[in-house]
Amino acid sequence: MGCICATARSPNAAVANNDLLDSSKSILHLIPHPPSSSASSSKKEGSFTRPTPTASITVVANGYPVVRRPSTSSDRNSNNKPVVVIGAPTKNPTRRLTAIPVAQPTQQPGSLAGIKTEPATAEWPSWLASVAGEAIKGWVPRCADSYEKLDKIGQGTYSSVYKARDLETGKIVAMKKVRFVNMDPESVRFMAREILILRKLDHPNVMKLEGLVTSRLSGSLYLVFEYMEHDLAGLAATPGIKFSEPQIKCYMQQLFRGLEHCHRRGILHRDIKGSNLLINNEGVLKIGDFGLANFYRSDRDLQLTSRVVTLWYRAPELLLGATEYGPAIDLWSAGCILTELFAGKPIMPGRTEVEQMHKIFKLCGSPSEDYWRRATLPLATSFKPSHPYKPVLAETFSHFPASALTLINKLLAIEPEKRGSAASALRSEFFTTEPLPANPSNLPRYPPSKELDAKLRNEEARKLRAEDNKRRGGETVTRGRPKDHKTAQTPEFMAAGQSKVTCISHKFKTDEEGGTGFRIEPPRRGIQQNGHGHASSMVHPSVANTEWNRGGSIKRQTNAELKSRISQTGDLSGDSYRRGSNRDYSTGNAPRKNRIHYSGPLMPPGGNLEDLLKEHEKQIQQAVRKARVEKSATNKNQALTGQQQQQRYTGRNGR
Ligand SMILES: Nc1ncnc2c1ncn2[C@@H]1O[C@H](COP(=O)(O)OP(=O)(O)OP(=O)(O)O)[C@@H](O)[C@H]1O
Repeated sequence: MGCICATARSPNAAVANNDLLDSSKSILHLIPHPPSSSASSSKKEGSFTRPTPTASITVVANGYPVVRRPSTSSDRNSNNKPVVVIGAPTKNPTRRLTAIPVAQPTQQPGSLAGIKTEPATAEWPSWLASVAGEAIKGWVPRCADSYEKLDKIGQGTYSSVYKARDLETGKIVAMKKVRFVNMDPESVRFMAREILILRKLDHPNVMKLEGLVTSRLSGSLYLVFEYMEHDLAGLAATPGIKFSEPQIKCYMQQLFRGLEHCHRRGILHRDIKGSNLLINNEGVLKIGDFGLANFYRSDRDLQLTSRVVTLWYRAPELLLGATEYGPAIDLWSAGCILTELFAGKPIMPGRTEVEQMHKIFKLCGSPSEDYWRRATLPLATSFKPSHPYKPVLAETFSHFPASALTLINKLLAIEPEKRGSAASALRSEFFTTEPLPANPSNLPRYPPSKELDAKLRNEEARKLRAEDNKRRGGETVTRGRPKDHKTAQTPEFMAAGQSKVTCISHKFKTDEEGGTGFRIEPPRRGIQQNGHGHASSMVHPSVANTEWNRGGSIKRQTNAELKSRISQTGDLSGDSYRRGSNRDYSTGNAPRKNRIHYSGPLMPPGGNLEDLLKEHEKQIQQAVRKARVEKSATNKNQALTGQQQQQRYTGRNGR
């Protein structure tokens, strides 16, 4: 955290009391000086006397002198230890002493909460200012405050999210930590886009960026948001929580209001899904995670990447390779969520892009002949089924309220121009007929529930099941979904539930590698195996195996795909892949060769969807068999004693 809390332990040392500080990487010097002093009046660098309650402290961290407000008795962390805050230098003497929250958005660049500030870039670390100047313009980093990290509440592909307390105000916030490896400019640029977009948005149903904190020491950037107790995926996956119709309407209304605002401001979210819809204890829903969002212009041909949106929520035109698209892609995702909220589980949990496309056609019908004729989408010919599919949404969800079904039919229109807009969705009968949407403040209160909680819960259950199986000498493959999930008995759901497939990843050979098709690699050790066959090295070990949470792992693969593709193909003109460098930001590790996998496009030249699906299923089965063989070989290997292993690897045992 740019504001790093350090506890003064001895006269000459400051030791981190907060694990946001990587104390091993920096030498900190604390310089006491009287409250009225300027930096020049401080004592010799390196000498430190425990501050008196009225002394202010200058901290020099890696050469940056940092001043904070006078120390008071409140400068104590939860262990009642005195807290010293380290951050970037400030030029405004007033701020030095008062620790005004400095990363608030300003009405005009250069002004801050009514106080004129100097141009901000000088306050930012150069790695950020040089690449993300536009994104941080008019802001200064929050550096004279401190935050006490309380809990980890979210784990994304590129970030960890923490619940923290602002020690200045006592306010609880969420801090999204993004770590840049070697300050890689490409990844900083992607983060800058997220910040720029967040700053353009201002709506009660869109997460507001409250501040930025940089860490010169660890190279991390923290995005500070209002703390939200729940996300929709976490709530929906909590056993015993069942949403009422007015509650679903209430959430959906807020989602469309937020989307309408984004689209009106020319921003596509491109990753609408349950875990990105945050809900607070007052029942307010806010759209979060703009990491994949981008600007669009309806009046201009802008080439965007089609490889966005978590697979289960990805619109058909994206699967067909569209590079010119608009708000309709977010409406599709919203349609998936609306249906999911009524059905009690995701409606199209595809394992690969091909399978996703097939699920869409089977449920929503395939496009009309006219659409195929007009379509100039790159994969249109490959994906065109040999016979048309009729939509079966009405039959499948016949038990849904009629007004919900009408809206679902519109949002899940296979042809994007038929989906309407967020504004038209808000005008639909769904929101105007009884029962009316609930008032957010009247919604039930729940204990905090996040996607991460659900993941951990499910991981625990999976471990128990695995142990149980082991005791009984059975296999450890995760299968099916928890029995307590209510399910709509569609063929899709049945098929998904029966899936025995473990972790499969498809590595599409690049042209450089001389491949045109795809091969399937067996699961690697340490990679989460879920019942839906997607996995990647980016998957956090706690990825869940419920239907509700599997989308997360798919997203992780999606992001890995993006990273992989940018390193192979470069960007599409004008568009950017998310934090597109080939690095593992979640761990901070440099990439391992062949670690990143992505699916699709999986169509062999001239293939047709049905043949491809058969072939696809065959290959998945083969991969599962191969994985099992490899796993049992690995297990045997692990059973070897150290000496046997030594012999084996040095070849002295003659094998
Ligand atoms: N303001 C917030 N308040 C509380 N929790 C939050 C907040 N923002 C994010 N989270 C939690 O952290 C999780 C991950 O956040 P976010 O989606 O922004 O990160 P990410 O790295 O983009 O994740 P992903 O790779 O899944 O897209 C969310 O699903 C949510 O549970």
